[in-house]
Amino acid sequence: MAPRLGRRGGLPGAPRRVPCRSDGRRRPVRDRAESRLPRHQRGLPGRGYRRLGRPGTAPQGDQSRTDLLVRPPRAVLLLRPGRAGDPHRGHALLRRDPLPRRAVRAPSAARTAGPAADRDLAAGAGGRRSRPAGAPVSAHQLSGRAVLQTVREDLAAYRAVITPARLRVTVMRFEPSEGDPDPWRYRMEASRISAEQKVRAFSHLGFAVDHVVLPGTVSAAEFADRIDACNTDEATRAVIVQFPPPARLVPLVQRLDPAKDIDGLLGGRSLQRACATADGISRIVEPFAEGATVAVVGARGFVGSGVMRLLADRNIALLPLDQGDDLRRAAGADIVVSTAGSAHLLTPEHIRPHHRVVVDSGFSPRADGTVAGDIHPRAAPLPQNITPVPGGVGPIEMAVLMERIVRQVADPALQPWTFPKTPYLTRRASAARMRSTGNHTPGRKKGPDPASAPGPAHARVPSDNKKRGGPTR
Ligand SMILES: Nc1nc2c(c(=O)[nH]1)NC(CN(C=O)c1ccc(C(=O)N[C@@H](CCC(=O)O)C(=O)O)cc1)CN2
Repeated sequence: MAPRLGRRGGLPGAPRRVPCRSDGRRRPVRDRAESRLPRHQRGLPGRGYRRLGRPGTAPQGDQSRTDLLVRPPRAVLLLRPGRAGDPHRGHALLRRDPLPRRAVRAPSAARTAGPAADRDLAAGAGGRRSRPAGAPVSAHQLSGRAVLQTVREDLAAYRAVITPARLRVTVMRFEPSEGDPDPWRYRMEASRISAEQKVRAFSHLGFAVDHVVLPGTVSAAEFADRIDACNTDEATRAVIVQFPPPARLVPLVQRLDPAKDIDGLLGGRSLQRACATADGISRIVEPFAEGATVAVVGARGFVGSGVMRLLADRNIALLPLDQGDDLRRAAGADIVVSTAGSAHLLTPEHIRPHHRVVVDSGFSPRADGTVAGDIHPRAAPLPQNITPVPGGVGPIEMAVLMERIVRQVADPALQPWTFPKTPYLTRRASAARMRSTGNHTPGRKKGPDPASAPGPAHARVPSDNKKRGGPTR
């Protein structure tokens, strides 16, 4: 018999807490540096890691949880080489937060050093190339793909309860129509790519995914009927309407049942505090945010306003920048988040070596088949840490959606995954380092400062900052 499922409640028999590898095997020791590290840093159970039980044995004090284990940290530690003053030098590339709150592995792309790794990074660790060949790559790349991979592994155990329950998720998107202008076509292409990632993410968890592709000319009545049908279908537990829909259909998105709105599309009516992208961005920022001011470019947009809300919840100082503001103010912040969706908007005039992290949530497909982020390729090497495009925020968004849906249908107690702590320099330390090395970029060879190369004069947030917030055509 298929497990019973409460509409929003937990699933009887669902794994509680964090799912774990069932084979209980130890991780191989990967290198000599690692073998000198304490047990807990080598992925071995040790002090601070409470073993609740072994697969197949009931943990003490709770005979019902037969398959539970607070999984020992799986981190393999490699020590990062680097020049004197490089904030990442000698730091663990891979680490696991020992707290029960889940922390995921640090960037996979950074595990291997050398030209091949640089090539991968320049290509966003695979897939479309977003950076010109030969461009310097020296900011530490924060890989969203590594995070997603870990979250996929961790949540895979829930398939065992989701698949037999025959649950469904709907992802709805729109096709461009004949005569649509190129910018709209590109946005529909981005929406397609993101929809396909969602289909993969939910399928991995055992959901049947209805990927509904509607013509841009679809009538309001048909779109409304589609949403109503999802609302009334008991098996459909989540519905995502890919943004942007054609402008005339935007108000109809509000018909969506708030209980099925896992992406926070309903604004104030949503049960989610913010959309999945904003949630993911705030998780990336958090480990860097102590005492920091965060510039949010596109702060009034759909994603940007969500980022503002989530960071304000954590009492993080914010510098909102939007249409008409002087973007050069971003240079004064400690962290920059760009949600503008405007290709190569932020240049070396805005992105500086003291920036602890730059989060680029732009994803602009271009005619040559590449994808551009909001950060100009000349600015990308400058900060201490940066999320690549592709391979950064996109996969993080999927990792958030996966967590949300599992919490909604199977395990309300599921703990949020956290972004791994990554070393950074404060502004003061960064300035001192630059004085002592004459270097403007961590790990970068002495040479011409990309920041001094001419860039577009005095960029402002463009007035078409409508990404997911104000779909128009
Ligand atoms: N309702 C929603 N609509 C849209 C969302 C959303 O989260 N909810 N996101 C976008 C943003 N977007 C482009 O505009 C976008 C988001 C994510 C990805 C993505 O997953 N990219 C992968 C690329 C994988 C590949 O190359 O095949 C990555 O960055 O690694 C793409 C686009 C649109 N609408």
